This record gives sequence, structure tokens and C-alpha cells, in this order.
Amino acid sequence: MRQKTITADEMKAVDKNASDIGMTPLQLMENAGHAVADAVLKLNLEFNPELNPESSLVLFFAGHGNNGGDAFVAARHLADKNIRSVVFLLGNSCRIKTEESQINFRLLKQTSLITVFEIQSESELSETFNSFDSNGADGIDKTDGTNRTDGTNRTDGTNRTDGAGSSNVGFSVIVDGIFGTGFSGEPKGLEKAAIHLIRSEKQARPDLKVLSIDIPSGMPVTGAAPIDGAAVIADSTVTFHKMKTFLETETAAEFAGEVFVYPIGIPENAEKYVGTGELSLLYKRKSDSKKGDSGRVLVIAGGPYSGAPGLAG
Ligand SMILES: NC(=O)C1=CN([C@@H]2O[C@H](COP(=O)(O)OP(=O)(O)OC[C@H]3O[C@@H](n4cnc5c(N)ncnc54)[C@H](O)[C@@H]3O)[C@@H](O)[C@H]2O)[C@H](O)CC1
Ligand SMILES: [K+]
Repeated sequence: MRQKTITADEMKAVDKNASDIGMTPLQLMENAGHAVADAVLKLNLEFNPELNPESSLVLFFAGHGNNGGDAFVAARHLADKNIRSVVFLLGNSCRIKTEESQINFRLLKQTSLITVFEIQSESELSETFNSFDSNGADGIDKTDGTNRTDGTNRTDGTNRTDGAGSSNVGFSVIVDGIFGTGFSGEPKGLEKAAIHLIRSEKQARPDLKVLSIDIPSGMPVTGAAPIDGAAVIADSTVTFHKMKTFLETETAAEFAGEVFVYPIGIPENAEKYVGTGELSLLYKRKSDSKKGDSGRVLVIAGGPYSGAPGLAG
């Protein structure tokens, strides 16, 4: 499996092989998130944390899969460069699916430059977003040095001690970590609302940069057109390890923007040798399948060694 472009399923198989030989999912997520932070910095060359650390704010939309986990890591790496981020986790943190994503979510609370909101409903999404949109960084309450993830009192713009609102700081970059390669079907509810919000904000503010992690959320990994066109339209997309087949489609040309491929430290042997990852690529038979349901095999054999071909039948 050493071709230049790979599918989402093949990427999962490589991930599994990498894990089997000692490259943990946590390490891969760390490298992926670091790559996203790097891409954000390249996207917005106006960030100048040394001269003016308050000049820019990045808004992350995160879902409950590892795509959201990459977003958490990226926010932490941006904080390392003195750049403030706001993270909108769509739904409750108890729904975060994987251990590596949970670990990185918890780490967000250890950094004062990151503010986290666990968004519970569509109305809360627009209220919280508008508290930033119209008044700069008004949604951030930093008096107690902690991040508010409790679902209370987050849109009033009061109790600021740092004057962030008066500088009218807005989001200069939105990072889309809602859905990655684990997405299927169609976006609904809060996720769908978030996708529409990102799209309408981009339309209203052409200067705003939108960066998608791995794939624009809502775009099918088959490369097919999104249902009802409900996918993020990004200025750029950061994908990992290798170019993905779905990012070379006509749909991607419409939604993904410029595509950057970042290495994330997958060891060569994870792809060179077949491992347990390949098992996931095998055709899955139905538990009630009968003879012939899963296809037919033509055995061409003969000569003195007829036992094996005979048994194959
Ligand atoms: N080697 C790599 O490429 C690495 C990739 N990483 C990142 O991981 C994601 C894939 O993560 P995964 O958890 O498998 O999938 P998602 O983040 O897309 O999570 C989807 C989440 O949502 C559920 N879901 C699916 N469809 C729907 C739907 N229509 N509505 C609601 N919910 C839905 C699904 O059940 C999942 O729970 C990859 O894209 C990269 O960003 C690693 O971090 C590093 C290695
Ligand atoms: K995404």
C-alpha cells in the first residue's frame, strides 16, 4: 500500500498498522494537531504574537471524533505561540469518543489562552457566536483564569478585566474540526447548524480564513457531492500523511480550497508490510450469507498437485 494517494479506509488501515508497531494514536494526533497549528500560522501571516499577542483570535469548531481531537491539539500549539483560541465543542464533552481526544480536551483547560465552550443547542451556538461576532472577544470571561465549560453565563460580555472587547478583536481564522474521515450519511442538528454558520460567516466576511482539518466537514469521504450541499467551504484543507483520493475530486475542488499534506510521523513499515490494519479492508461477509453470495472464484490448477486446488473448491 505505498501509492501516492490513499482512500480514507486505507488511511485507517495504515493508522492501525502504525499503532501495532508502536506509534500510538495519541502520538499521531499530537503530530496532526501540530500540523494544523502550523497551517493556521501560514494561513494568517498577519499573526504577530511577539508584537501584538491580542491581535488575532482563532475559532475552532470541534466534533466528538478524532477530527475534533486534532483541533484541541492545534489550539494548544497555537497557545504555545501566544495566540488565543476559542474552542466550540459541539455537544457535551462526555460524548467525546476516543481516549486520545479526551486527553487532549482535558489539556485545553490547562492553558489560559484557550477558552472552551461546550455548545448544547443550535440557539446557544448562535448566541455564543454572536457574542464574539458583534463585540470582538466579548464572550471570554477571564477574571478567574479558568475556561468556562459549564453551559452558564457565557454570552453576557461582562466581567472582563483585560479590555479585550474594547480592541474589537474578531476571529481571523475558523478551523473546522467537526467531522473527519469517520463521517457518513448527512450532517444534522447542531453539526449542520455549525456548518451553515461557518459558511454564512465566510460569505459575510471574505477576509475570514476557513481551514478544514482533513476534509471539509459534511463532504463524503467517497468524494461524492455533499447532501443538500451542506459542507464547509474552506480556503484550505490540511490532510495527513498522504494525499487523499477524496481531495482530488470535483467536490473537493468546490469545497476544500488549497490542500496541504503534512507528514505525521507514520513509520515506513506501517505501509510497507501487511498488518492487522489490512483486515479492516477485507470485504465483510454477512453473518447469514450462503454459498455464492460473496462472489465466485475460478481456480485454474492441475498437474501432479491436485490436492490443494481440490480442497479450495
Ligand atoms: N492518520 C491520520 O490520518 C490521522 C487522523 N486523525 C484524525 O482522525 C480523524 C478521523 O477520526 P474519527 O474519530 O474516525 O472520525 P471523525 O472525527 O470524523 O468523527 C466522526 C464522529 O461522528 C460520528 N458521525 C459520523 N457521521 C455522522 C453524522 N452524519 N452525524 C453525526 N455524527 C456522525 C461518528 O460516529 C464519529 O464518532 C481524521 O479525519 C483525522 O482528522 C488522527 O487524529 C491522527 C491520525
Ligand atoms: K473537518
